[in-house]
Amino acid sequence: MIPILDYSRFTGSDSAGFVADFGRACRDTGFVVIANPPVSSTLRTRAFEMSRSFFASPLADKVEMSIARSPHNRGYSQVGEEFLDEKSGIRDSKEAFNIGLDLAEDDPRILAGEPFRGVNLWPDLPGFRDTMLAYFDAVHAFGVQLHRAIALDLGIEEDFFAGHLDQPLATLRLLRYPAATGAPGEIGAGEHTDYGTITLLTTDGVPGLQVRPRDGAWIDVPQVEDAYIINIADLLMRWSNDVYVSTPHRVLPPPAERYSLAFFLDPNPDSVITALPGTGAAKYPPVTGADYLASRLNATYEHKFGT
Ligand SMILES: O=C(O)CCC(=O)C(=O)O
Ligand SMILES: [Fe+2]
Repeated sequence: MIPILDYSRFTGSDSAGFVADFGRACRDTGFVVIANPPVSSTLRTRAFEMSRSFFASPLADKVEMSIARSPHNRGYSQVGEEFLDEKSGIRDSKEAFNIGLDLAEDDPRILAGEPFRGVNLWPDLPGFRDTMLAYFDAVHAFGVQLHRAIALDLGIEEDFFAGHLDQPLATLRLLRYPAATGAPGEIGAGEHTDYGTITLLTTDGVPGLQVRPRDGAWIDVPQVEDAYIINIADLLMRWSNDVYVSTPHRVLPPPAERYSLAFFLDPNPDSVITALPGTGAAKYPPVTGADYLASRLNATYEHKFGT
């Protein structure tokens, strides 16, 4: 039900076939596994290693970079700080670290107080910053390429999305899930949909991620080595006037400690999201990228993000 597609088809001689299969998945479960991604496995491995060292550092060091002190959605979120399924009231067992578009302290957008524009917080770990910035750029570029496939599938200009994704509200999120303890009601990450356009996720191979198609039961996401799990998120569902589907998913308490790297691609803050050409009469009012993200993050955290 969740297709596995080979990215080399897109860059090679079967671009149209890839676009058709990818588009079908976007309309169907909204989840697809992509093998042979354009992100080097060396870089991916280094990012996992750095993530492990970060989470292994003392809690006191990690909470110094607490996301609760950041109005820009950057920094560390400790075990139990979030509930992705806010209705359940059950807190997620994961811990996380968020990295955004890297800006200098004196960037005019920061000085102007633009929403979500801030400096990243960096742990004192040799190589961490360089690795994460290289990884951010590689996955961002991959995400932009996938939006070319999306545009082709939707029959709009191939580079339609490029100008909406060049200074994005994207977040690279390092995630660590402790092994299941068996406590009642325990959950790694509660049932939710993602907020942005697409999410590009890669895991260390420990299972846990499940998807619930809107008309069905929970299914496990297939594990493919070195692959990326791509899913449609809510803002692209809205942008596509519900032609594409953002599907609920969750992470079960894993059988062993589990690491993943999620890249949430949200558009530029001032992008105005209205029904894409050819998708019929708009079902939703226009919204900016920044206002939409703020509304969603404020439901997940107890502290507030302003715009
Ligand atoms: O870690 C995973 O496998 C998925 C995480 C996820 O869905 C999220 O953070 O939005
Ligand atoms: Fe998610």
